[in-house]
Amino acid sequence: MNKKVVRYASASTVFYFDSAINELAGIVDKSAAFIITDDNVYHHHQKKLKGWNVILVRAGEEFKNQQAVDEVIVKLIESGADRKSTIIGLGGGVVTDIAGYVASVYLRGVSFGFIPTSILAMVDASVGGKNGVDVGIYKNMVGVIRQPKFLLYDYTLLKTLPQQEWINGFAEIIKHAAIKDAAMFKMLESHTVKDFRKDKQLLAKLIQRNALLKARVVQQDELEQGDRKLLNFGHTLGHAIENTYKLPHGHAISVGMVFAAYLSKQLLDFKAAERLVRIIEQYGLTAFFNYDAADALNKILSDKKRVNEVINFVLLEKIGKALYQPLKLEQIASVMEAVSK
Ligand SMILES: O=C(O)C(=O)C[C@@H](O)[C@H](O)[C@H](O)COP(=O)(O)O
Repeated sequence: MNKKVVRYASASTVFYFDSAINELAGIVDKSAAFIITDDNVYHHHQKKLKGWNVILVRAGEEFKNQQAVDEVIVKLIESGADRKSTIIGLGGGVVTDIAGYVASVYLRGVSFGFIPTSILAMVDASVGGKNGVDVGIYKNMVGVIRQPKFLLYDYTLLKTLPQQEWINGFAEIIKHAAIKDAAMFKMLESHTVKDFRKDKQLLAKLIQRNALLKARVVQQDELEQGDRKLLNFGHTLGHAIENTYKLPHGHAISVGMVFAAYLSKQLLDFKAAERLVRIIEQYGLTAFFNYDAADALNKILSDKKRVNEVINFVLLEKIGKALYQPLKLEQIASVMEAVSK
């Protein structure tokens, strides 16, 4: 086990990298712990959960909603969970979002930790404390920023992760590289998903590098007043099309990143839009998607980054260096017409 403690402004998180789920009993009191997981994860890892209190949620983004939260809360009440209980989210981003949110509001907040089981959750969703749910097709409209006490990384859990989910998770890794880490971008260009599936050490290093990259950004700006906004690269358009077209999150934000890259080309003379397209396609992600531009623009108006008629849009100056710029809807619209075709 490789332990790192990250101190944020509000609280600390202990990262247990290179760990294993059977080390959980040494971290939390089993009798006071409630593991929230979904049907799929439970089906694959049921044996490892023997003797633990388990609460199941339905798998899939369409179930990341208030109803799921209420159902979990009812089960916690029925099971006698109290303020000394610890909630553990075992799963991908949907599960960790629900579990972290439930833990933040149940009895006005109990402690929680995550055991992420997908690449996306390991490098992004479980890190940084954003936990919440969707409202209809609108992503993450309700939520909190509250840090987990711990994150436990067990890479053997990835053995059952479908190839599509591996691909999905690489979108957030490419995003991190594009906004903050040019050297990682270059390294990724010389690999494919297959290389990371085959080489456990390469994968472990990549996951730790990404989780800590994100954690460092959040350390500087936990409440998203500045640099944390950069982590939203690709998400403005991504969120606007994800649920409407039932796109996997990674594909939706890849389309969003490519769009943001062309916008950056026009506004900041960004030179590497085609390089971003290439790497996205190399990792099996979607660079271009034929969406309804007028509808997407309309949805962008409901984005959390909107202030009056202006959207704080994340753009690239160069690979490894992002900035955010307030843009009017008309500026976004003209590039969108061209790129959505
Ligand atoms: O943690 C953050 O901050 C991020 O923006 C990371 C994103 O990849 C993540 O999907 C996040 O949940 C999106 O944030 P939102 O505030 O736009 O919902």
